[in-house]
Amino acid sequence: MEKGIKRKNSKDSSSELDSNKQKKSKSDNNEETKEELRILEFFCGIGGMHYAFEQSGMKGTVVASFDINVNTNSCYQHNFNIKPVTTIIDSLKVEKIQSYKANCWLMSPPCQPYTRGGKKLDDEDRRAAGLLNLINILPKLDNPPKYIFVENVVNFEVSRSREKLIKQLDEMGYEMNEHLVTPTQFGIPNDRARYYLSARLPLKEKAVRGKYLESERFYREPNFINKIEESELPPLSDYREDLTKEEESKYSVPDEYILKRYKFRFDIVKPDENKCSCFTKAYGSHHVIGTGSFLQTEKFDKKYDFDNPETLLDLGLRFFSPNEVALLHAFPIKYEFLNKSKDSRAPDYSTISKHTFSFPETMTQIQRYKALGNSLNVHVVAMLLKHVLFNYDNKDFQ
Ligand SMILES: C[S@@+](CC[C@H](N)C(=O)[O-])C[C@H]1O[C@@H](n2cnc3c(N)ncnc32)[C@H](O)[C@@H]1O
Repeated sequence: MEKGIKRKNSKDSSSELDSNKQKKSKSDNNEETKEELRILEFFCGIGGMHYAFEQSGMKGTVVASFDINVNTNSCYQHNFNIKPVTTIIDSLKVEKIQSYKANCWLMSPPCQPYTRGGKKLDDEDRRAAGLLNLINILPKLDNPPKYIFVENVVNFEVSRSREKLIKQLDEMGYEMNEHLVTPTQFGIPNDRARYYLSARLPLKEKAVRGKYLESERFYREPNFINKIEESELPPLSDYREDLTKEEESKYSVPDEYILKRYKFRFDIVKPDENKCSCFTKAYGSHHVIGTGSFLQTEKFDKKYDFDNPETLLDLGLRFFSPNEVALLHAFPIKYEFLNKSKDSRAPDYSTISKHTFSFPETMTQIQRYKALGNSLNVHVVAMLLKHVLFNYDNKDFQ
């Protein structure tokens, strides 16, 4: 029998988790569900959208996933036993997409064309070509997907690419919702503000084209979440992997990274704090500024000074391990990675996912951090899928 850690419910996410467990078995057996979802997952990476769909409690199948990266594709295959189609999405053709008979598209296109601090070439960046190709394909399909979900970085909401996407969807009669939210609003002690679009084809008589473009539509706080104060979030120690001192040293931040960054501040968090910053794809490398928080493991009372970086050297600074980042991103990691001895409020997502998550041994540490930095918060997406895209509580869509 699989052993689990005992976990207290954290206010928001765990109660959702419990209701999801019930919904999961309900939806697995729910013969009343009117339509079987057939999903295409574009830019699938390590499968954040796939896990989110599983955690949303809806019934359906990911019929194909697409990504160009062989490392993340091997991780995806390792966990789901499905090999993503290794292809450039820019060159996918209508016929190919049509052959899957899908009614739902989930996607997180590359964020580099829109990232703050980047060149912001937007639709002129070659990395936007995949998304633009999918936008062009949409109106050419005999049966366009009934549901579309898009995740991207903050700033996408002011991009020309978004404008093109919204215009196309509006012309085709999609009903849309956009949100800018972060996992801390969902009870998870990690900041990762992101843009989300939920679009679905309404019943024909409900479609009012052009209405969305003219209306005030932006980024309302989702009405299904309760306001949570930062102090109510579980401490980071609840997300800590059960590591020996020796194992922990694998993640130590090298002294030269700290000293090199003379006078620059990076984010240091203690285990009893309730928030860490967004992990990017450069986390774990020598790029230490703005790529994610470091965990302090010693000398908690010591006063340190960024102007004297030597004072930082004995704080036992380490990177969050890949498994810890995965858990903060709500991936359903296996029990054996977690600290079983404590009463953690970190939800056990493996109980509501059909598939668990682990890295294949062949993936290097840097590749793991990169894949996680590119991925998404599974719980946030699951909740938006459930409450907004599929409007699970609305009987029309059950
Ligand atoms: C923002 S990440 C999405 C990650 C994913 N949601 C996850 O959970 O891991 C973008 C992904 O798109 C892939 N990608 C970027 N451009 C692509 C293209 N033109 N064709 C296919 N895949 C592409 C990258 O390899 C990367 O895995």
